[in-house]
Amino acid sequence: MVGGTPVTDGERLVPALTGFASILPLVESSSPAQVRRNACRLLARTAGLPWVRCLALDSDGRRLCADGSDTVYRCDDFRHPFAHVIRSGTPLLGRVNALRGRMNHPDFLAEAANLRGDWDLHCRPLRAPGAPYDWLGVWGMAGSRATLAALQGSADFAALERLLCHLWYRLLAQDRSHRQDQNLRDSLRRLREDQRSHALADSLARELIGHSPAMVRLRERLVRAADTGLAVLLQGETGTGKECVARALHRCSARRDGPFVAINCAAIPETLLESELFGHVRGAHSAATRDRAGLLSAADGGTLFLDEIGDMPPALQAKLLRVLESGRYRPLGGGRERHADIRLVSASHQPLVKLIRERQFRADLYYRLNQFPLSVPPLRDRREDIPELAEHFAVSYAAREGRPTTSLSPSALAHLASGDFPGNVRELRNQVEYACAMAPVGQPIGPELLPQTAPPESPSGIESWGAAFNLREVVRAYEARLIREKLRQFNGNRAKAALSLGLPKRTLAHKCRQLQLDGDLP
Ligand SMILES: Nc1ncnc2c1ncn2[C@@H]1O[C@H](COP(=O)(O)OP(=O)(O)OP(=O)(O)O)[C@@H](O)[C@H]1O
Repeated sequence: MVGGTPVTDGERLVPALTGFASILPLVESSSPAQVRRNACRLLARTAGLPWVRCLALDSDGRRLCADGSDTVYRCDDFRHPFAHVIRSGTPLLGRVNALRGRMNHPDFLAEAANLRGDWDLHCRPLRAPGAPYDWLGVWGMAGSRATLAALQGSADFAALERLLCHLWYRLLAQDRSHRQDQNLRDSLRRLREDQRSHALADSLARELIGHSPAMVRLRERLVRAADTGLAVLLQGETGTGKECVARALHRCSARRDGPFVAINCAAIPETLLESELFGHVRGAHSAATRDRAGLLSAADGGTLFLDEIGDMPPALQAKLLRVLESGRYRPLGGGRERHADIRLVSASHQPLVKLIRERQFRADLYYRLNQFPLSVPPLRDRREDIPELAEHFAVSYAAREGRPTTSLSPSALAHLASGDFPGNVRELRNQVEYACAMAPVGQPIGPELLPQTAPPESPSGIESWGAAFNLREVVRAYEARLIREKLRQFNGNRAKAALSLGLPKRTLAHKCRQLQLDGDLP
């Protein structure tokens, strides 16, 4: 209803509104490029112009670009009319033929080749409303002289041009502000990620001790790796802390609430390793007296740490590769396939590349395991970490044993820092714990209590322990030392070491666990 009169045919009854429908697409344009395209179409259709173009000035104001084509006109290249218009800020009108003669820019000539020579070409600068020097671009139109002359004095044409500039400018501002918002959001996200990574790396420094550049870098890379689901391969000498790194990685990862399951492939007989990993059904082998889920199943939703992966038998390597590729496996003797969602972290103290060359390790498995390589540096390459590590071990020893903390004297720390630790951090830890056990309560540890200069092992030297004497500790340290020596003597063979010590094998294994000598096997 308009003025109480029913309107049945708007176009006929309200002729002044006839143009509005054709303006709608222009007004509804959602990007600067769309508004330019719609304005060109509208002008060409309503004015009957055969050729209309709109060029946009780029953000640094040096080039005019045509939508939907690669053509770029430099604003300081006066071989085309658009440079004259944008530089002078005034329109240009000329006969196509004449302009073709004066302007020889190849792209302009190519465009003008489609225009009739007796047409006029009219180019107008377009600027942001209310900003006399804020240029948006140039639009050009070609057609008969009469049509273009009529346009010049047309209030509708002037209105269309203003509308184009208004919409274009607003959409441009909107685009800019979206981009700024996006940039802000991106930098905030990056900042938060960086802060989180730094906070994580800092808190890691309380469990993965050491502030040497190598350790700082290792923690930073660990946090990065933890953020991904990639398989991590840890390479490093024995005792450098590979298992520590694997645990820390799990704790920093999204799977932290899931299980962390570790297995040492070298410590389990080849025949049992597959059963241990994949599980078995009753009767699958002589020891399988009942169904048993394997470690893959135990690690479902968490992290599986395969230590000494280089010792995995080749047949099992192929099966592991399949699990990694498909997430599926079959328990030993079982018909039904299972699925496990695990993140794999593996470690090796022997260079796997060498094993590949010797055909003992599958190259395809290596690449699958090594999606994120992390190398754990030997202690000799980060000696500056020794004092911090030593103090950490002294504190954790005291906490574990329920004793007051014994500090290490500066000369003991200096002595340790100059030491050669082929067994890396584990060897350092053993030395510090030995010294803690030997130290008189409440007195700092001097270098003489460290194992290299340790008291003689024969009862005749017992007096030199003096105030340090604490029977339980001394016996423990003595036992540890003796067992370590026997294991070394028999090249890690526990059966022979047990025989020579007059102990059952199981008792020796128990003592090794108690005295934390498990990792000391060569
Ligand atoms: N950066 C560290 N901070 C604190 N403790 C560490 C660090 N590195 C290693 N350790 C300690 O040293 C001992 C050996 O570490 P771990 O078992 O992780 O070494 P590994 O490289 O896995 O040894 P292996 O090659 O024999 O399996 C552990 O008691 C561990 O807690």
